[in-house]
Amino acid sequence: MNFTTNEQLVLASASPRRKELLSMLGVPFTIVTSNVEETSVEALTVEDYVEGVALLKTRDIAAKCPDKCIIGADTIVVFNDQILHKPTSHEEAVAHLKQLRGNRHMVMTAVAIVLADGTEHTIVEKTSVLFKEVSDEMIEAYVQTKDPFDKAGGYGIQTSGALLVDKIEGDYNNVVGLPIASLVQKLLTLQLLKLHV
Ligand SMILES: Cc1cn([C@H]2C[C@H](O)[C@@H](COP(=O)(O)OP(=O)(O)OP(=O)(O)O)O2)c(=O)[nH]c1=O
Repeated sequence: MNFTTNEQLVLASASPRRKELLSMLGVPFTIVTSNVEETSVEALTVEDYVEGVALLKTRDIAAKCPDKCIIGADTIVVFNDQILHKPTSHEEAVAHLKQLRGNRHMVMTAVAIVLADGTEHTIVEKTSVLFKEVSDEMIEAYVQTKDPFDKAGGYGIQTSGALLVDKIEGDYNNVVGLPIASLVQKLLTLQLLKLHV
């Protein structure tokens, strides 16, 4: 598919997965990364939290890049109303994965778009993921690969973390970090993107 844009698009993300997914559109964009403190966001619901973090990252870059259209995102894993953040130790990664095994959890990605005129738009997309009843040994072996440490919930569905997953309901790319299909719909609606046929 062939898209064009008149905007100067900026992806406010250090995630190589988000870069790859946005590249699918074939329109030019630059990357400027934010170092905001994600834990500073206070919210009553997990949806408000993830949206708040995505807005925080995106506003941070919007303040540094005037006259551009900034896109930022945040992904969280939610199990039993608790957010399982990126694990900071081997033990925490194992504990996350033991909680998730045999159970269903929700992956939520919020995308924030801040336009050159300061207008803000957000999307919150949810994908339900069911984990297999995997063994302690399998969890241990997976954590030893170090793959969990830069990922919400401590696994990557796009890497060998896929071996822990039974099935999903919803957008796969949302789990990887960017619900590209919903983002395209939003950008088309906002006329920030044009489809050429
Ligand atoms: C559940 C899951 C998460 N993830 C990733 C997506 C996100 O990159 C990451 C969650 O952390 P985020 O804070 O959303 O993103 P990030 O720190 O990687 O990048 P930035 O803030 O600069 O945009 O977890 C996967 O890659 N695969 C998965 O299966």
